[in-house]
Amino acid sequence: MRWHRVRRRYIGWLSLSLMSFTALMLLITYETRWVHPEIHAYFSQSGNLTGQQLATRSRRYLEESLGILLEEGDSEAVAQRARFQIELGYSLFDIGVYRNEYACTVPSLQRLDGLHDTLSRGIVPSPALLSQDLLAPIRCLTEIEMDQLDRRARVTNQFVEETRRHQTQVLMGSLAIYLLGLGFWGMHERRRRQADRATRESLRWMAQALRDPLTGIGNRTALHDDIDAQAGRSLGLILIDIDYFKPYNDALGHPDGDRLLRELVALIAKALGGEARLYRMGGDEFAVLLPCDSAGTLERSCALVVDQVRRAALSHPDHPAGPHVTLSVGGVQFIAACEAFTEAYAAADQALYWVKAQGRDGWQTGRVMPMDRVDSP
Ligand SMILES: Nc1nc2c(ncn2[C@@H]2O[C@H](COP(=O)(O)OP(=O)(O)OP(=O)(O)O)[C@@H](O)[C@H]2O)c(=O)[nH]1
Repeated sequence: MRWHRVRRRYIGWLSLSLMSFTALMLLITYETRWVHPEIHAYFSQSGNLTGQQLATRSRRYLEESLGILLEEGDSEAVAQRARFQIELGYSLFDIGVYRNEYACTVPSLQRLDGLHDTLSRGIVPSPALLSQDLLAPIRCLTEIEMDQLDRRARVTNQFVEETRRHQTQVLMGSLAIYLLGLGFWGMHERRRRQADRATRESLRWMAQALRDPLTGIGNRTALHDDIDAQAGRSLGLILIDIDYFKPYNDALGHPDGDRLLRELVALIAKALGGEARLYRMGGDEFAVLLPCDSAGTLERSCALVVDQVRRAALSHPDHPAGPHVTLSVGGVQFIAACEAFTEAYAAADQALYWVKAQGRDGWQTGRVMPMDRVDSP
């Protein structure tokens, strides 16, 4: 459980995946860096005479001496030259490895010792004796050569086998690390997609929570959020209420009432342009928030809303004062901040109800305290 927490906190799927790929890179680097020196070390006997090469050279000296003795006759000089060749062959033959591992070595060396003594005295032995004293060591050296070659072949085969096994292990190891890395990456991608989906879902819910489903514009919560987001800016708040909407509903029915609500939203948005934001406060009351740096801007905006609806001449079958839909509008300019908004809202509301009281179909701006202007219909 604790490990689970530590893993989730410090080791994400992405970092596990990166660690796997890094391990893979290190393994590959290690292999390319070290395998070749290892191979080199394995066969690095070049430069030294191997067991087989010593035997070959020794045999050649002995064969040379045999040739001298058999072909160049019986003389002191011939004996000395042959003795010299035998000394050379002897020195390469008389090594510990041969003595210990090949039974024919010691008797062969003894024969060579005897032959060397004879030749030192200037005597060339008979061919029969020579064939015993020299051919036996030559045969022994040939056996040694053959055996050394076999050994070398065995060592080479063993090395090849080991290399193949090692390569298989490295290949399987790399594959496992690679698959592990892919698995971690897949988990990371899955988690990321889940998180993205959850974020999108929350955003959708949040957007829905801030929207009026009938008209598609923001609701009261959205208005508060937008004011928070624009804290410190000079804004205009306009409240709009449909005049005699209840009689409209009663005369035409709620579906037509809904249609009128949507139509009015479109008209107001068109009148105020892209910078204004519309909100439905509930029932037949709307609010508008717009950048506003002067009382003149606010007044122009209020007038635009009222005029746009007047010009649209939407039919109202039960309006006591005329045949068309009209609006009552109240506006206020304020510096956005939570506390200021409560006062601004109250002032705009007061201005709106002043218009209602004056007979509707008009606009009025207010200040946080006194009202300063009336536009009578
Ligand atoms: N069609 C429709 N009507 C609604 C909706 N919400 C509220 N209403 C109606 O809007 C009407 C609001 O009427 P009131 O606020 O009483 O006043 P009014 O008739 O507009 O009169 P004044 O505001 O005084 O001019 C009510 O009849 C509500 O039933 C809605 O979503 N759709």
